[in-house]
Amino acid sequence: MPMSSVNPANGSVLNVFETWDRPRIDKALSQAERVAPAWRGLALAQKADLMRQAAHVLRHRRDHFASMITQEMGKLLRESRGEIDRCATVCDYYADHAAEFLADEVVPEVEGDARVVFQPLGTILAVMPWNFPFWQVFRFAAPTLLAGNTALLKHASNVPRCALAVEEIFRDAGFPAGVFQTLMIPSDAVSDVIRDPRVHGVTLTGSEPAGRAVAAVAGETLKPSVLELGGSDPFIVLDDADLDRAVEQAVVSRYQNAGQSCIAAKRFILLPGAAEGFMERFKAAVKALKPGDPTREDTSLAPMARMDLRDELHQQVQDSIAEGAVPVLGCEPLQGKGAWYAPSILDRVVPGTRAYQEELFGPVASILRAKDDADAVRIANDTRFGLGGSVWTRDPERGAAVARQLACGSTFVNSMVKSDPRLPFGGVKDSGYGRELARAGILAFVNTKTLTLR
Ligand SMILES: O=CCCCC(=O)O
Repeated sequence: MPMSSVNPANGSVLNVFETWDRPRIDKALSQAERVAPAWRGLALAQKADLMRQAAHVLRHRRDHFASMITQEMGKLLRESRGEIDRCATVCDYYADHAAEFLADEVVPEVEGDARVVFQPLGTILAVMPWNFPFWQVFRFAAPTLLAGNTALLKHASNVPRCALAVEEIFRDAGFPAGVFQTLMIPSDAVSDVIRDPRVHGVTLTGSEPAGRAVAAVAGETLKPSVLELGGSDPFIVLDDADLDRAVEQAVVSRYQNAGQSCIAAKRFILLPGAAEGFMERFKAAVKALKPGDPTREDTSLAPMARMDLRDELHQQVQDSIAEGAVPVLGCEPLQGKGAWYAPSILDRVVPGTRAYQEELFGPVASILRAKDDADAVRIANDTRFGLGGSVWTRDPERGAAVARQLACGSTFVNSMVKSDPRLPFGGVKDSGYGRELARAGILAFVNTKTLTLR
């Protein structure tokens, strides 16, 4: 099955790549195995210099990589530039902090010299999604490589140019050949790669079914895994919230990247004292979004990444309406050749509707009503997902009390959920397990080893 690069803004085919056969995959795995001892043995300071050089390559060729992202998966060019900047930042962050994160931990309570040391596991496979085709890879690669592992990337099939560009960045930065390799393989080849004895761990960001499939093979072969899956994050507006600020952030969180983010606010849970004011402002702001050419500065809503994803979203919306949800805005595909969907709001989303139960991965906001703080928490947690959640209130203590009760991996009071290299990132429940970023991210694929000397 070839991998096609298609511009979702207009449906034009940019490139078609042949996928690898078994001998080519085997060659890549052997190369990773061959280079691993030298990479592991290279001083951390030298590895960090190479990572800083990767940041430099990213910054130097920012516009080139940004326009590649926009062409291949549709996001607004300014968002693509921001994505490249974040990649450079995460490279620098781990270059600056890896030594401190990986330093031996002395355990003074134990007699003699007892310490915990952190050593690489070997070669780690990353199965990555198309929605942040550079960022998701760099936030895995920067810590994983600096921990002394080698890395393999199986990227989403609709972003092959980005996949190859990431490998090129590490090569151009001076990383030894084989330390980071992109595998041009289809999804059905992933299980065999995980099973291969030359692979020692796997991380996946993507859909729940893909996560379950990867976790099953990792479990069967007893290899560590990190899963970052879907989300249906609540955005809870308490009755004392600053509504102007809440709405401004609600629009960014739900509609940036055409709504295709695991940590986008998806369920807006409104308290009675906030509902009317929020809805009035929110409707106006969403109506003002301007779909159009993603390379233009005045466009504010991108196309979705693929036609099939757009059609799947529309089916969820139609089913939700048939089940009783109320369309307030949009809720239909837009005319044109690309994967366009109108900026949409669905109100009165109640249990039993698809919008209540499922993740809507596109520019559709679900509005839910709660009686009070406790009811908002109950509704927020009434989902199988548990990635992030935000709470909006002028009372920080009240906000923190609500946030502490949310069953998810990241909570924010008075700001939208976002990832930050300094903060651990990941979910609970069906949103996955394990953590990326911060110190937790670099410890995800190390052998935490006890060493005692007497
Ligand atoms: O789909 C997951 C998106 C994560 C986006 C981010 O880290 O900002």
